[in-house]
Amino acid sequence: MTSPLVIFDLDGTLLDTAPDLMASLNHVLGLNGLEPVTFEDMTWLVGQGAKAMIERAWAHHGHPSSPEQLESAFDAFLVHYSAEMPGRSQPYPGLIAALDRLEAAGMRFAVCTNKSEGLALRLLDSLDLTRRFAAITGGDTFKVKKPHGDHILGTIDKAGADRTHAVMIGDSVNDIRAAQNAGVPAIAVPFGYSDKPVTDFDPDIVIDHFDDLTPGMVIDLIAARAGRG
Ligand SMILES: O=C(O)COP(=O)(O)O
Ligand SMILES: [Mg+2]
Repeated sequence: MTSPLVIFDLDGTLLDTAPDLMASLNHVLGLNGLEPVTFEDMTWLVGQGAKAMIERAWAHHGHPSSPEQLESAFDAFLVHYSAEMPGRSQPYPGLIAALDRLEAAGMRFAVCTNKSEGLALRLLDSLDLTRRFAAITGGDTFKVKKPHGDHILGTIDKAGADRTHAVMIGDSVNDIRAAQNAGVPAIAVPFGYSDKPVTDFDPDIVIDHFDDLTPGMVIDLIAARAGRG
């Protein structure tokens, strides 16, 4: 049997990274004399990578940044964020046990994040998690990123997996839309960073905790999709 590939989003799905992202973002905003953002703001600031996050935070304060300002803020962000890694970022409860459970059932894993590939690798390395994934792709790995379906399809190809034997797990509209665009079943988690309830995005299933992620669920989602196709 083809081994299923379970693809995870990173920020807000695998790892609770918002406190560290927020600390580095607020550091950069402070350097530029701007007010800090709140934790609630992170639900709509995170999703399209660090540069977009900085740009959105700036616009939120009514000071649209020039390209030069944005570049230097991005550089300062990268220095601060990388220096602190892994900081307080930790896997969500039950994640490691879920990986062990699915792996024992012959499943493999990948990461598909809009974070830059370099930052994603460094963060996963710092938590000794890189070795668990057959492929790790970021917002700058391909010409397109989530919600484009090709980000997911490219990740599946890079992992050497089968496009009809994959599922995507994510916390935001980008993840669910990317899965739908790629024709891959979507599992949503409500504990990440979304300013709308994940059920609004019409995922195939919602899991409240990684304890609920079972080999049977993955197999059933893949089988149901094949039946429909
Ligand atoms: O860092 C971001 O803005 C988004 O990252 P994610 O795709 O892993 O949620
Ligand atoms: Mg996310």
